[in-house]
Amino acid sequence: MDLLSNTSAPLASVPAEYVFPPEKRASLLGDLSSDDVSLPLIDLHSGALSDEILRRQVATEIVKAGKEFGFFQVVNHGVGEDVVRAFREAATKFFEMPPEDKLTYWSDDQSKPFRIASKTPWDRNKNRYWRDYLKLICYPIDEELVQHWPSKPEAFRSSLADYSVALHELSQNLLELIAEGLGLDRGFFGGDLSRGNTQMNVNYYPPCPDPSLTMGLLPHCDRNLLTVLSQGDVAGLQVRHNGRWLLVNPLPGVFVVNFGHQIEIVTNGALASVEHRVFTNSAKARLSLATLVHPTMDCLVGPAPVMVSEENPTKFREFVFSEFYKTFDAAAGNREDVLESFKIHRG
Ligand SMILES: O=C(O)CCC(=O)C(=O)O
Ligand SMILES: [Fe+2]
Repeated sequence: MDLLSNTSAPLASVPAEYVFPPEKRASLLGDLSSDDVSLPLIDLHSGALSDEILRRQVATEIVKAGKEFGFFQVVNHGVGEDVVRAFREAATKFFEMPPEDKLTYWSDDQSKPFRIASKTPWDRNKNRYWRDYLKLICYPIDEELVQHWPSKPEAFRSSLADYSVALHELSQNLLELIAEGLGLDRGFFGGDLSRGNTQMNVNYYPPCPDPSLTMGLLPHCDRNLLTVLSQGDVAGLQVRHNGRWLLVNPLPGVFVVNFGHQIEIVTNGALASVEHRVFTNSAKARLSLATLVHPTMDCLVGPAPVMVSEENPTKFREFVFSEFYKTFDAAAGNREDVLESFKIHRG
């Protein structure tokens, strides 16, 4: 069982398989500092979004930020602080359990509804990410699903269930606001486009003896529709912006939201999916929770006719989502390689 979190004492040096070639490392040179520019922070006014004027304002802000960055942050989002804290604590405890307690769940089989792993399908090129992760289905919840979740640590199942329900509500609200901001029906993303199993990546990046050699995650876009991330209070996430890397400064109590490939395709490029990556640090373990809203596997995805015009002709072909899902793995998550077979090329 090949997990970074299994070593009881911090490693003194970086094992060779984790050393990335220099051109792939997260050298901070040339990066945008958060003093230059930062991701817009949008106030969702909790329940107050029944006020139509306020609602329209927020929807417009979201789409403006989304068009500029592909990412934005939300506060006053209605998810209780205690709900976030409880699951973050349970997840941290899970990684800290002795190896024998994690062994039952250790698997590289992607079809499992709950597993812990460290390798990914795309690090066969030998450079391994400085990360362990849980990959799990978190919504919709039923008895059978809960049985797949670990019974230890004690609060894991209940805190995950609370977090999943709250995040489901938040992501549906966000999808409605995004649709409205684009001038579409509120329920535009509400059908099969967002009704697949919601997955979660619980990413655990242990302190690294030499962060200049390693990466937590290489640049990628997310394969799903919408991602809502709790990154906690340790920095690590960077977003590509105007050809440079923008640090997403951790802010207490916020969620970072980004568009997956499917939003880009359905909106025919109006809302682009933007590359992001994660760097490592030597001081503190970093835990991030990425909640990934997905289409159903048999959902037919393609640019919505209302998003296509003479000035913006169809950019992508139609496909069944399961095809995209597999292509993403085969292309190792690299944005251009993933999109290649879905783009319409015009001469
Ligand atoms: O750890 C992070 O901040 C980002 C995680 C991420 O990009 C992902 O799980 O797809
Ligand atoms: Fe991601």
